[in-house]
Amino acid sequence: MSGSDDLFIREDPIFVNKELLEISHLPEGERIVGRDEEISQLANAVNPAIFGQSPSNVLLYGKTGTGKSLCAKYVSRQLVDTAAEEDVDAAYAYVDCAQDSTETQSVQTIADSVNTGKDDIYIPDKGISTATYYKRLWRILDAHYDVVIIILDEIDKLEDDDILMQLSRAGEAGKIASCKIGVIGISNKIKYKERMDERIKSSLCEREFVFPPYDANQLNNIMSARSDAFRDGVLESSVIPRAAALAAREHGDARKAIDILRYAGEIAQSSGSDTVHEDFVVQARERAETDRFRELISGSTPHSRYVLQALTVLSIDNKNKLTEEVGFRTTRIYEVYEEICRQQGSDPLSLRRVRDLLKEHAFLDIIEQTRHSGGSAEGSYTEHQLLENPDVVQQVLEDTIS
Ligand SMILES: Nc1ncnc2c1ncn2[C@@H]1O[C@H](COP(=O)(O)OP(=O)(O)OP(=O)(O)O)[C@@H](O)[C@H]1O
Repeated sequence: MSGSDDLFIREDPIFVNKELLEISHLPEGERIVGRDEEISQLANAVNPAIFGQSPSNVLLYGKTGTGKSLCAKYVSRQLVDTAAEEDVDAAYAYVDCAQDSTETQSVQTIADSVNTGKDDIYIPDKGISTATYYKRLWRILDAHYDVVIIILDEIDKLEDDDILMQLSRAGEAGKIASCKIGVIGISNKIKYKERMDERIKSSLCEREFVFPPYDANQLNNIMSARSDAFRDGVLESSVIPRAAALAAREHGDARKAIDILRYAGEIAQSSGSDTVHEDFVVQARERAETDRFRELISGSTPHSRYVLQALTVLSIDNKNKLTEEVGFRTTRIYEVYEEICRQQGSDPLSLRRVRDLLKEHAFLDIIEQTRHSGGSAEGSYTEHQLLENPDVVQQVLEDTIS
């Protein structure tokens, strides 16, 4: 065998700064494209924090990959810096509620991330009660900060509203003396707010902003602002426009666009190509599509999955029929859904809730809904259709059973 010199490639031939394309990467302000208005609205809502006063609580809505988390983190980070110039001690904590879905986990994450380590307050991973975590959190906040912003991403994944109640009432209830708390909730569930307790709603939803999807042009700019992830001359000029066009086709999801670009580079790497060319983009898109879909499905509630499974069963049966039906009516999906619930030993939700769950799937571009006016005899009705290949959906549903 030849010496170790030949065994490894010492320089990555494609990427020079790949972390720019990692989803966890928080880009600098100049790389955030097309969100000036959302950023300034959000900054305006939390502005009082700069003077150590209570910021407004905000709820951000929008489809996946529309920059909600990015803008929330960016504005919070800027706020901490600007407040420091005004001699105000500010901090922000970020909680991914899909991971920290219980009250204990989320309060632990908040306390841990604002803990300065300066005094002897210890935030263990586990082993103390929820009430003790709160007590330590309030002590840290009062000892070190004038104001803190708490970002609750995927807020709809919280198991209950207890932490929201605690955070929104901490001041009034006398739990904290001086530190002000602002909450930025983020969700891609259009119906989330309706489920909230009225008292929490009125306190947490002082301001609401909807993030619209990006168009192909904006996606193009978002990717171009990160093209220095690649070595000079490696990225062929048609790659970004093609990736932008593909990602914009369903809805403008920046995460998917960036994933496509990264995967296209990885495909170039593994196939030994010196350049990233357009053909790789199509393969990369398939991978990004399945990834996104898997992520969306794995995070959804059991009944949301049963509803999708019902539509998938109908769609698979349909493929074997001579004349294929284009879509399925809500009542038909509901019948299959009830059967699935029976098999799972679970009580079915009402038809109205199932209709809402179908709407959520449509909002996330998993299914498509078409409204028909059935004429005077029938009245109007909605048909639902899967946007993914039903076999792929079936596979993902099986793979992601928790
Ligand atoms: N305007 C933008 N400019 C640059 N990069 C962006 C922009 N919007 C989103 N991105 C990038 O796209 C990815 C997804 O964005 P982000 O996580 O903020 O979306 P989101 O709306 O919070 O989606 P989800 O609901 O799925 O969490 C991130 O890597 C982010 O850096």
